[in-house]
This record gives sequence, structure tokens and C-alpha cells, in this order.
Amino acid sequence: MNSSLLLGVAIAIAIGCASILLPYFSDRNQGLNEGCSLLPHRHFWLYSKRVLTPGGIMPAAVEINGGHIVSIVHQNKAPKQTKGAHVIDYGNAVIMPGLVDVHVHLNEPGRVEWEGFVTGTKAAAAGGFTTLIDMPLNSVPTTTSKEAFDMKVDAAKGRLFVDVGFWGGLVPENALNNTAIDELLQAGALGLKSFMCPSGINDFGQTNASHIKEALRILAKYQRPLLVHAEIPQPSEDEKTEIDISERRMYSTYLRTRPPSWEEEAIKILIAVSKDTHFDGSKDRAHIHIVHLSDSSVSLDLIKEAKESGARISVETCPHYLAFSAEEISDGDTRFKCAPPIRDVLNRECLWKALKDGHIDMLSSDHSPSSPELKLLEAGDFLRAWGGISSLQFGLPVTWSYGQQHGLQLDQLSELWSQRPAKLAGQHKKGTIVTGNDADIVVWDPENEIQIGENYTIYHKHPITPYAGKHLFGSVITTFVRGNMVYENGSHASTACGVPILAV
Ligand SMILES: NC(=O)NC(NC(N)=O)C(=O)[O-]
Ligand SMILES: [Zn+2]
Ligand SMILES: [Zn+2]
Repeated sequence: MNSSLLLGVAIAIAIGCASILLPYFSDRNQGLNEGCSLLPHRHFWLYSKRVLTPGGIMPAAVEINGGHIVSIVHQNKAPKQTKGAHVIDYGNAVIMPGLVDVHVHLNEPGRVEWEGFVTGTKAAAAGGFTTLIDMPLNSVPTTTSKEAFDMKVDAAKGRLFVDVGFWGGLVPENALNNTAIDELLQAGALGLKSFMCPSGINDFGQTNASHIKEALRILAKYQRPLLVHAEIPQPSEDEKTEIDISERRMYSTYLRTRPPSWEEEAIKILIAVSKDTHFDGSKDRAHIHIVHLSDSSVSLDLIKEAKESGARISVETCPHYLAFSAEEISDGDTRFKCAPPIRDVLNRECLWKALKDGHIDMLSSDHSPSSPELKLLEAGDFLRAWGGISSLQFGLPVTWSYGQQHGLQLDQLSELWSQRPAKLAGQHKKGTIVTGNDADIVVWDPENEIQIGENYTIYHKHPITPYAGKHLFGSVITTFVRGNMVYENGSHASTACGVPILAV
């Protein structure tokens, strides 16, 4: 064979090899930040017999490239040869949109000893959450000004294992100062949060109807929501001054201090204020979102009626109101203390019915840990302990396990934890598995039983949670945030590559 022919053959072989290997090498280097992902690929396929898409649950293959979902094909149509991309076959595991938690207290800067961005977002990733929206308290400073907002965003950079957005705080100090509110929203707050009762934090005061009305005027312009802790203290008959510790240890004592009327009165005012929020210049009315609803009686009826008459009101509830009931909370066990309180078993069953019937729009964790000392676990003093339940890592197995007993389906669960929360936070590229969206995905096994015990790694800063010892169904296998495998079977990516989400 003469030399020119030999040369030609050699070149052909070289080109052939390159065309097979090139995608792999180019894929490996394309936009791969060191340590962001446990998977050394930016272009890959996920297969499973149960992929949850807006069209339902089906066997499918999801193609991910450069952090986005680029195609979804029914599995028996998926290209056998995937152009050199990497294929992960998850068998019968469920591939679902990553969970979006619109109510989390990460408490950084300022109270990292309570939680913090690193521990909170690692726990989130291990729990299948791909986006968190952080509350404006209990960080120091509270996020009630542009300066404080910018400080929080700076503190978050390089410390997030999932994507995190931020609510601004509406307090008496800024409520009537339109410039301050405008600046906070311009800085990137996804909406505002206010309390109609004491928040437990001195530098986050409670707001009244006029504060809220004023803020809604501005929020309507930005089309961003106002989230409200809807409780207003009501005069009580037995306002005893001195209650001894044995009585303070009783859960029933605490429960009596925050009756449903606190929620009812606050919700009445919110409905009244929401009536005429068609402000000049705003294309739509302001959106009020009631956080952590506990009362499934009159409060819920008020919300239903308001929605039916066209009020732009949405409402969330939390896993602890759906998992536990007052009857089962032991005296002194302040792990269960939160506001509004966990009510009786009848109330819980009505919450489940409302959730399934669509009267409660979404779920959130209201993950609100404190330092262990503040929970007063020794004294068991329900009246003086910190109110807040630590649960972020367990939201999925808790709501699935108890949800199954109430006939909740996987697609409903995904609507409640992903689609609707993403919409509330204005995150239109998150919350569903559709082409073009961020590749925010959780792969999990709903049938796998777990026990939150000694050998179950809890990533929260403190392992103080009412879910300790619980047998649940549902374990997270893998979590992807914008195509980065940030968590898989007990391991996290080595670098925190989640991003702060700012409203545009
Ligand atoms: N300052 C808080 O974190 N409060 C929280 N505490 C609860 N829920 O018990 C809340 O969301 O109201
Ligand atoms: Zn609250
Ligand atoms: Zn909260």
C-alpha cells in the first residue's frame, strides 16, 4: 500500500476516533465547575419507569445539557445511541421536579449557631429540595432594608448547595416608607413577609392593616406576593399572671394560649384588606399568601369563601400540622412547639381533606430551628421555649408517608411541593420537568422505608426534631440542581454551587 494511501487511512481512523471521543471530552470540560457536581458530565440522560411530567407519570428519558432539561422522550422512543452522552438508568425510582420550599428560616447572617446556609442547604439537598426561599428573620440583621438584603446575598455566595431566594421583611419601621420598600424589591426580594403578632424576634415587629395595605400597593406594581403570619392576639378570659412550671410543661397549656380565633381574626383582616388592592398602575391585584395555616375550621372556611369571591389569596400548611396532633404531644416535649400550634386530631384530618380538595394551595416546611438551649428541652417549658420546628430534610418522606394514608397521589404531592411554590416565588423555570426548565430534579424511592434514628444522618445544624425515631416511607437517591448532582446517597458535591435567586 503506497504511503499516501496509508496516510489517508490513518487520517480517516483519527477522525473516526475523534468523533466518538470528542463529545465525551468536550462534555467533560464544557462549563464544569470543579466540585459542583458528583457527576463529571454536563450532558447526560436520566432514565426511569416513573418520570413525573405535567402529562403524568410515565417511563421516559430526560436529556439534560448545560444545566437545562433539553428533551424528554418516552423511554421506548429514547435514542439507543445517546450521542456519547452519559446515561443513568434509575429503574423504577421516581424522577420528579426538585422540591421548592417557600418558607425556611436559614438564620444567616447572624444566627449561624441556629442553622446557616451550609447546613441548611445540605439538609435541603439530602431531602430532595432544589430551591429554598429564605425568610427575612431570624437572621441578623433582619432583611428589612436594601442594605440588609445585600448583606444577606453576599453572605450566601459560595455557601449554597441548592438555589436560594429571599423574602424581604415588612415591619412597622419600613411599612409606610415607600422608598424603603421599593429599594428592597429593586434589590431582588421575591416578595415581602410580615407578622400580625409578635414574631419572637425583637427586631421584627408586627404589622397592622394599614401597614399591610400600604405594602400591597407597591407589591401589586411588582406583582410579587405578601406572605403573612396570620395570627392576632385576642383577649383571653383566663389570663392568669403566674402559671407554675408543672402547668407550663403541659402542651395543653400552650395550646390554650393560641386558640384558632387568633388565626380567624387575622385572616378576616387580610381578606378585608385584599378586597380593594386594584391599585392604579398595577395590572393585577396584590397577592396575599397565608403561611403555615393550622386552623382547619373557621379560618379555612373564611379562606375558601374569599377565594370563591375572587380574592387573590393563597395558603400553605406544613408537615407538622399534617403529621402530628395535640393529643400525642407529651408534656415537656418542646420539640413540637410552633406558632400557630399543632391542634387536635380532628383539625388535622380536616387539613388533609382541604389539602386533597385543593383548598390549601401548597406545602412548606417552616423550618425554624434555634440553638438547642432555647428549646428548653430540660425544663420542658412550653410557654418560654423557642417556637419553631426543625424539619427541612424530612418534608418529602413525612408528607408522602402520611399523605398515602389519606390517598394523596404522587402528582398531587409534586404540585404541592414544586409547581405551586415555584409559581408563588416567581420561578417560572423551576417546579416542573419540561424542556427549557432548569434541571432541578429529585430521584427518590417512595416505597423504601426509613427510620430517623441514630444511624440516619441529619444534616441540620442540630438534630433536634420531632421526627426523631419516626418510621417513614420515601428515601432520596439523588438531587440535581441546574444539572449538578449536588447529593447522592449520603454524599454532597464538594463545592457549594447553588446560586442566590434575585427577582428581576
Ligand atoms: N421567628 C420565627 O422563626 N417564627 C416561626 N416560628 C414558628 N412557626 O413557630 C414562624 O414562622 O412563625
Ligand atoms: Zn410564622
Ligand atoms: Zn416561619
